[in-house]
Amino acid sequence: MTKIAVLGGGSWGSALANVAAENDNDVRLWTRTATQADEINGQHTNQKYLPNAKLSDGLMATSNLALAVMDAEVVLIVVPTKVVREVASQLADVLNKQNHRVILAHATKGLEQETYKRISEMLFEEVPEKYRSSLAMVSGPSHAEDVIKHDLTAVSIASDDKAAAQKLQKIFANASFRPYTNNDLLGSELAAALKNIIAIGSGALVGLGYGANAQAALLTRGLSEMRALGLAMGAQPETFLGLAGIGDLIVTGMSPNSRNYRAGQQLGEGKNLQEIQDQMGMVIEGVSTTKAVYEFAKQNHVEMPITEGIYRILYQNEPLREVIQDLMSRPLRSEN
Ligand SMILES: NC(=O)c1ccc[n+]([C@@H]2O[C@H](COP(=O)([O-])OP(=O)(O)OC[C@H]3O[C@@H](n4cnc5c(N)ncnc54)[C@H](O)[C@@H]3O)[C@@H](O)[C@H]2O)c1
Ligand SMILES: O=P(O)(O)OC[C@H](O)CO
Repeated sequence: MTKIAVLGGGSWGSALANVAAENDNDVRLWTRTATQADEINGQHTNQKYLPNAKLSDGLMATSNLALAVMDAEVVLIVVPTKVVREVASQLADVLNKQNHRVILAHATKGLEQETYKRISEMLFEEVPEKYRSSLAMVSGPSHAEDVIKHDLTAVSIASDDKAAAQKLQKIFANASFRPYTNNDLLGSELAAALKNIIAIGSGALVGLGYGANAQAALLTRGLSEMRALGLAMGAQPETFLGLAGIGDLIVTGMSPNSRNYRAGQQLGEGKNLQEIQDQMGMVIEGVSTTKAVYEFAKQNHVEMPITEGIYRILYQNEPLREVIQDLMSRPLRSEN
């Protein structure tokens, strides 16, 4: 049994905390509000983020960060990218006061705006080394809505520290949830962020009425684009063929449980982006990641035509069919 604090009571933080609690770990879930913690402790539900799901009786929630983190061996951050720095900085204050060192993991899929930093780079900067023994990421094809129903799921746990990755593997492994370890944190973080851009495109194709040929073409060429950027930044090529790469691209680009796919589908059906974001009620990471990756690719002269197309749709209000036509009429080329 491991003592673990999960920071973030949204859909994924709650689902992961629930897996760990069902595995008889000592889990504290840090929520933003006391009302949410009371609901989880009293009713064993989190209706806003996981409607109709029954959470483990053993899962304890608190809105008190110091209490959540107290004596934890592992801290897992599962908040949207845009608040990672803020939450990590609050965590650093608490670890400092408690003079406490933890394995620091996250399950957040995005890149910081303006700096284009990965999540672990932000954690590295915000949480001094004396308070963290290692950094890890839980990634892979895993929608909270399926995990909470005990649908079969395999995830990846990436870390340079094999022992830390194996510790996380043990915390979460059970008959319906199977974690694999890997040692490519950089590649896993990039793949996790990039697949959301392609998933928006895949949903948009479905919303426009295109079929499986179109989706397969987009996902395959999207993977090629993800891999090219990843390799340029030092990722391992195999990561893009693993759970954090193609695995997550398949689920996010095909499943109606994906927020990114659903946002794309609604764009394809003619809805406006602001309206989609307002109504989703949960983070659609691919929207801001598209902007970060588009800018980063431009600055570094990396060709990313699909990302550029999604950027034109999201940020320049260009008609979807025009963008598709441009992609289909690019100069003919070899696949390799
Ligand atoms: N939902 C999934 O199935 C899933 C699966 C894998 C990875 N992820 C990733 O996990 C991350 C979180 O996604 P989610 O779906 O759980 O998001 P969500 O929108 O469901 O929940 C976000 C949570 O963060 C909390 N939060 C927001 N601002 C905060 C702040 N300043 N301080 C403390 N808490 C704050 C909210 O209260 C909420 O509980 C994202 O990067 C997402 O890509 C999600
Ligand atoms: O619902 P999405 O689109 O944020 O995707 C969630 C996960 O990343 C799927 O693995």
